[in-house]
Amino acid sequence: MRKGQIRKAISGFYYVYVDGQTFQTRGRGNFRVKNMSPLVGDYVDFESDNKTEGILIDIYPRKNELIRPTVANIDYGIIVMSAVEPDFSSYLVDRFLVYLEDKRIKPIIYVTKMDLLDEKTTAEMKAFKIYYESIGYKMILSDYPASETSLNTLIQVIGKGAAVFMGQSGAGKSTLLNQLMPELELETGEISTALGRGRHTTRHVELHPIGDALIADTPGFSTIDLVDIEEADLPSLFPDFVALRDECRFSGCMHINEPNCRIKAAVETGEIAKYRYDHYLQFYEEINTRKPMYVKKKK
Ligand SMILES: Nc1nc2c(ncn2[C@@H]2O[C@H](COP(=O)(O)OP(=O)(O)OP(=O)(O)O)[C@@H](O)[C@H]2O)c(=O)[nH]1
Ligand SMILES: [Zn+2]
Repeated sequence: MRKGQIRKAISGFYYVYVDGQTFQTRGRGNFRVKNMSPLVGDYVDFESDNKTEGILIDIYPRKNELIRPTVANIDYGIIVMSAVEPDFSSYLVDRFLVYLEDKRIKPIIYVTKMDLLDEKTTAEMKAFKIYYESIGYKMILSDYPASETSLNTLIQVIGKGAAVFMGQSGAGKSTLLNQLMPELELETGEISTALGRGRHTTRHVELHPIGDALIADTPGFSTIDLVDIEEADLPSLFPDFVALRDECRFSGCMHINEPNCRIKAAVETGEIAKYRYDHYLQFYEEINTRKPMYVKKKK
């Protein structure tokens, strides 16, 4: 028996990587019985009596699981956000951050289209970077086309982790992935318009090694749902709130109506960015009003 990682899945075959070798494997019948379906990213046990093929025996518990793209055990979520076209939105950034924090995926913010900014808007982006980095998030303001420096910084932050790119349509995800993996030839906005054909929508996700990092070649979610997030967990998904929450009068303070709330005081003084707090209130409202429509998940 050997242990490896599924890095690609195509029509019932799972390609398991171990020590520089890839085995084409199939699931055993008992997978269905046990209600397990293997995902790209899964660590698995498999049996093999040769150097190229094998049979999956078991799947190790997952750290996390994403739906779009369908992949497991992701360490980093690269939030690709354009500075303009579409305009930079701290609301969307915070939405992705909260979503990733809840899934225990470390976010990295990667800003594209900086080349289209003037001095004033460049300064605004730098202010966002200072704030986000002060609360522990790496934020890369990329040049265009992305230089070795920008790309290397990104790969270095990912380290030995596995990463998925995400962000709204037109943010530059495919452009960035193509720069990291030129062999991919993902269609970008420009090319698909020029050729007048539609986009690929049914790509198979694959984890590609780049340096020490593993990168999912299919970008994910242009929009995200916060529906899995428990209301009581929301304050813990804002690291800037977490840093000060012990100074709130009440433990378990939701930082909304409670008296002597350190977070509200910090928003007043500017210690916590007002937009972060406003987004917090919006997410809180959204989670609250949607909850009754869904059966609560047992964790
Ligand atoms: N000027 C400039 N243009 C960029 C930059 N990054 C991407 N673009 C352009 O922005 C457009 C959209 O980029 P894509 O890479 O297709 O964006 P995407 O996020 O993959 O978009 P979807 O496939 O719709 O999700 C393309 O025309 C790119 O050439 C950048 O940093 N600067
Ligand atoms: Zn509070």
